Amino acid sequence: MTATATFVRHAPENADSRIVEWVEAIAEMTQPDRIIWCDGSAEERQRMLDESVAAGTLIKLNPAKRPNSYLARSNPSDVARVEARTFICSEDEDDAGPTNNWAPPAEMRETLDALFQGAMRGRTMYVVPFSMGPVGSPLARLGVQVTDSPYVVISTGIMTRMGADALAQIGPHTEWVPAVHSVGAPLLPGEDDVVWPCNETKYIVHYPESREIWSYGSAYGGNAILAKKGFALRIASKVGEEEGWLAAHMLLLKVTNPRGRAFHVAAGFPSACGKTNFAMLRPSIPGWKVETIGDDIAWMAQGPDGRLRAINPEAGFFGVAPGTGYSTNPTAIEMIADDTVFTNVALTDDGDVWWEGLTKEVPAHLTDWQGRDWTPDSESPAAHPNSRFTVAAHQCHSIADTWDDPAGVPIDAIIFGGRRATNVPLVAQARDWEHGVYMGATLASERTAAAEGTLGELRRDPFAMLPFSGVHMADHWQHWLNVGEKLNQSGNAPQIFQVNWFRRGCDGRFLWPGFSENSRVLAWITERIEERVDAVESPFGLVPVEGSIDYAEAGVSEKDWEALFEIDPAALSAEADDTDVFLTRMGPKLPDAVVRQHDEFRSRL
Ligand SMILES: Nc1nc2c(ncn2[C@@H]2O[C@H](COP(=O)(O)OP(=O)(O)OP(=O)(O)O)[C@@H](O)[C@H]2O)c(=O)[nH]1
Ligand SMILES: O=C([O-])CC(=O)C(=O)O
Ligand SMILES: [Mn+2]
Repeated sequence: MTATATFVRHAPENADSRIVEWVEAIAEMTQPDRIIWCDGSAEERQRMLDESVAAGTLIKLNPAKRPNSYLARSNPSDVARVEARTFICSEDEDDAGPTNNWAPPAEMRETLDALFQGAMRGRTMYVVPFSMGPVGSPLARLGVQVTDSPYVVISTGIMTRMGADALAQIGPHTEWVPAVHSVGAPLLPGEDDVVWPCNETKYIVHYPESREIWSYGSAYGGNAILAKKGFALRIASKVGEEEGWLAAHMLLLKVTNPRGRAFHVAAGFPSACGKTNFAMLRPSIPGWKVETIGDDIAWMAQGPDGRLRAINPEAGFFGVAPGTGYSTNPTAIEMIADDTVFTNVALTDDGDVWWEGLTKEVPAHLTDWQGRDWTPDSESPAAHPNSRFTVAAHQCHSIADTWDDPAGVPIDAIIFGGRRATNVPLVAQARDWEHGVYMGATLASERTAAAEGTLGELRRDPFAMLPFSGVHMADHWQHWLNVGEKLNQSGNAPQIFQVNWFRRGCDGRFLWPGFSENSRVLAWITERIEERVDAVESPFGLVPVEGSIDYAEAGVSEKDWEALFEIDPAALSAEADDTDVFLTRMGPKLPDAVVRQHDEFRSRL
């Protein structure tokens, strides 16, 4: 791929000298053939798309079917986040905690130094400045990523406010996060490139104290778009802990009831557990309206008005494709009708995309995500289970007009949820903030395709942050307790709830229809906030009284409804034992409040 002369080859005049020096130092180390500073313009974006098509990294989809849209097929070894290769290299191991991989920073720097030497030979190094949050918002933060992957530049251009405006925000005293990324595949002179360069050796490394990110060997999603999980969650959770705000793996939505009252909700579900779908919910109940603010990450701080205010630091969606169809998420289907980059989905014979769950009828022939012929008789799915679409937030028809309000939106409710076949009820309300923190701390979920590992296995995923906390997990809980205490002092703490759309009957089917019917649960949550409905005690918290959720309208039988809230004391007691083991792993940092809540949970069984 050759750069055209119009690319910015030298640092823009207004670039802060610290950035210029850093870029020069990284170039010295990685030895790229050329350096290009990205300005985030439409022309630049189109040029990079065209070059990626010429290089074979992107396939242009049929413009009559899917205008301005592209398909990327990754290397089959580079399809999801690599948690085993993700490190939090704090100075003190105890600051990374028992749930993170840790290595001494000095040792890790040596390892990475060796890997990054000459890593960009034969390639272009792009300098990608970005703002997380609306440019200039008091809640926004800045970063600069260098990368040798045009796919990562294009993705970052969709997912963040990328380019000249962000760069212009960085003055001599502005904090910014440096992020270095290489696919780890230098080219010899004259050597042909592959479609998806990457390396078997992978490192996704964070230095929380110096707020640096280094990523090597992968070009996929959260491994490589460092503004997202690396910055907006792992580094931000450390910064937030020091400065008193929260970085959360949460969607943000606005829900308006038939009487016109609006509520803002933040909901934390683990990866591939329904955030995008819930954020774009189309209520099945008449008169209710849901609008989208974010689908993956929320930054929340107490505002000047005393309330917890949240922004979506991102500017786009990197959404799971499989399971996304008109019947489940029509808003997403309309959103990705054009101007979308797809990764690892199947290609139809007429140049469009397809994945399991897009349509009921399955095409007779496809090209699968690895470029192989595929028919319904094929043994493997046509689209990779973690295949995704990347699309700008403004393409979403349900986006709220306040989605990029620099002041953020005031949060009324916080929800935790996981994929639980058993034990956890459809919905429960926490008794208070402390109980809500316990709900978040004990969140568990069945493993999905969003990260490498055995599908379906139950794992603890506290606050849906297991793979994303840049701090000791118990410190993260204590930080939530501290923030809640402050909010409580002024009577501004949001109510906390727990949901589970994924409980199954003995026959294995989902007991709750989910998707648009989740609006019934959301409506109940707002009615609890308004104190319009009663609730009854259960070991999990307050659950709906008979008649406050119209499950029959959702097509759920009375028997299934009861099963959705069934308490099996033996199973819950076994789970509580498992929670003991998990909490004990936290060591001396485990907050007393969490222990107290766990004892109370046991005593209610
Ligand atoms: N049964 C059921 N499946 C759901 C529901 N909501 C979402 N899903 C499915 O869960 C999968 C992941 O959903 P997403 O909304 O993309 O998950 P996410 O939490 O945004 O995921 P990340 O982007 O990985 O953080 C998709 O296949 C959805 O179709 C629901 O209410 N019920
Ligand atoms: O980070 C990614 O690759 C995608 C994502 O949102 C997640 O896994 O939670
Ligand atoms: Mn996510």
